[in-house]
Amino acid sequence: MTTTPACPVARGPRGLPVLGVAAEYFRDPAGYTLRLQEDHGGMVDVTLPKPFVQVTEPEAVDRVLRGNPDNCTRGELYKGFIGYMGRGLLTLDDPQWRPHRKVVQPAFSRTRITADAEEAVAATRVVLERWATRAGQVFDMAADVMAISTRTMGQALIGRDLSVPGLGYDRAAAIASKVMYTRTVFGVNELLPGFLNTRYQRERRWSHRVIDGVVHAAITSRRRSGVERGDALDHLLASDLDEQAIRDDLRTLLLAGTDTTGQALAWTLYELARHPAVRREVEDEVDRVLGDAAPTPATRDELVVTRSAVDEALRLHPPVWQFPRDLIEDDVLAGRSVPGGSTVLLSTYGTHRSAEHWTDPEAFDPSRFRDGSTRHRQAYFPFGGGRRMCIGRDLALATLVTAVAMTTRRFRLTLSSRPVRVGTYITMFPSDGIHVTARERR
Ligand code: HEM
Repeated sequence: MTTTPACPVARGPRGLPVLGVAAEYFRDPAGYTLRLQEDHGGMVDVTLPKPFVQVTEPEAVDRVLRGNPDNCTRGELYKGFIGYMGRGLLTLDDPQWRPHRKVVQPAFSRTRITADAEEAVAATRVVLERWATRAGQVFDMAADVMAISTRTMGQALIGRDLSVPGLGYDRAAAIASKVMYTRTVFGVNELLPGFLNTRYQRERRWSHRVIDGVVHAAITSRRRSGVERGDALDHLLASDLDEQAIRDDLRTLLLAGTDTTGQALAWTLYELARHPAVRREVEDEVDRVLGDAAPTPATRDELVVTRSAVDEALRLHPPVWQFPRDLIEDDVLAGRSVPGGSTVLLSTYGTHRSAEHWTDPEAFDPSRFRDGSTRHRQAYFPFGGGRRMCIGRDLALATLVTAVAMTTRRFRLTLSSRPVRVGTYITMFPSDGIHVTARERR
């Protein structure tokens, strides 16, 4: 048998000495990702000035996540997360990671998610009641729907409503995403002396205080009350993990779960507002399947059009738009040789918009998730893959389908003329919000 020898990764633009392509990249990271893919293909090296290999080739993604995960570590870039998330579920490597996953996994069982989705129903109702008082007004719906995620995840994970006014959790989580991203990819704010950088440092300290305060209060009051809810907090408190590890996992779960799900919800409603024909299909489905009732596990399963709209929004706007690994030994990914020690950045955003793997990739067309079309299994990976697959996937999807169905049943959103811009930190978010008017359907 003959094998084709592996060739090296395509060489991307070198940019300037020391800075590499940083100036161009940071003007529009998402756009730059697509341009690199278009010009150099699914595996290209980039100097930012940290060198990494941008991967948007499904075969290579598959090799990293499923084929040879033992050859990967979370790597250098994930170290930028440790300030907020500590050494927990997201940042640890195997074998230290495994016991953490085992401890919290039962908090994501189907039974638990059924109960947690009731929180999503309650959280969505609060937001919809607020919208009912805003007839004719333009408002930022992305900020509002973030509260649906925050409240649902807070209740699901630690039994607390984190959307309460005055707590500032959403803002603290958004700052955390910015700080982690800055540390991860560039580190420039960390290198500047504090006096040049006071606003950033002040925000960073404040957000740490809010998030640590939430976790500390949750642990203390649960221990004092002795009430068991079967949530992640209970499982962690009952485990052998030490106090620091418990806090790290709670901060990780909260930060990994709230922002991501809130952004996904905002992007789905945005796409439905832009595509009236799809929105009408979702309306017809929710009217038929739900009537006036709240979604249940059984009816959620029937909401296939709604679910496909969520899937398609996650394709076009994957909240975790890229994530890294470092290779330990040399490996061959999709026919390209990658030296040990390299950082690979798996780009969900680039892969999901690759013309090689998707027909009409820029179009919002949820039917592609229902028509049985085949594609490479890693052409779509908004929740990652392999053993490090997102632990909150089913909870996020139940929350999203619930909130999208309830919102679409009651309101038609019309986008205002304010442009929607894409911001990219750890998550991909509408940086100036999404301004709409909401009209009741009946
Ligand atoms: C739409 C919402 C979400 C998206 C798009 C998303 C995306 C992802 C992705 C891509 C990964 C893999 C990262 C990697 O392999 O390096 C991941 C991991 C993770 N996610 Fe999510 N996530 C979402 C919601 C949630 C929720 C609701 C929670 C918790 C309540 C959560 C908790 C985690 C944790 C703890 C990990 C690390 C798992 C491990 O390594 O064992 N995520 N997520």
